[in-house]
Amino acid sequence: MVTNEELVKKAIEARSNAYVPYSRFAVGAALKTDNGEVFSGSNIENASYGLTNCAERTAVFKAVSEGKKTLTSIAVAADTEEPVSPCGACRQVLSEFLPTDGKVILSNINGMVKEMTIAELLPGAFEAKDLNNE
Ligand SMILES: O=c1ccn([C@H]2C[C@H](O)[C@@H](CO)O2)c(=O)[nH]1
Ligand SMILES: [Zn+2]
Repeated sequence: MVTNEELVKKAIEARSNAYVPYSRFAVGAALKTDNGEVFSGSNIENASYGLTNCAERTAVFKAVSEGKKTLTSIAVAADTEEPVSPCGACRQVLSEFLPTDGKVILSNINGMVKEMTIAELLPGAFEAKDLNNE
């Protein structure tokens, strides 16, 4: 079983692979799937700034593209004074693959940790059931 502490450690480690020549702000993420596997990711920037992929979405897309569609928790880490908080785009993507009580562990490289659920981070998320073709 991977603990929250281990997930935070892996998120911090993942920062070393961040591609951040523009912001110099390295972010790492590490998630756990329902079968206990761990996937990590870092942010990947682009000269066309808006094409940047956040660390959280990198980790999610790695897991889902390997067939692991149900996630249980994700840790995110950066060099911030307070635990780093996922952007709105990542919250929506996380809500697709985490159950409503799925854990998001906000953290920083100094070891501060704040655990929240995805429902707390994104109340009223847009869902598949909101589509009128279901
Ligand atoms: O939770 C966050 C917040 C920001 N970023 C990235 C996007 C960009 O590369 C840099 C600055 O916004 O940090 C993430 O990866 N995750
Ligand atoms: Zn994001």
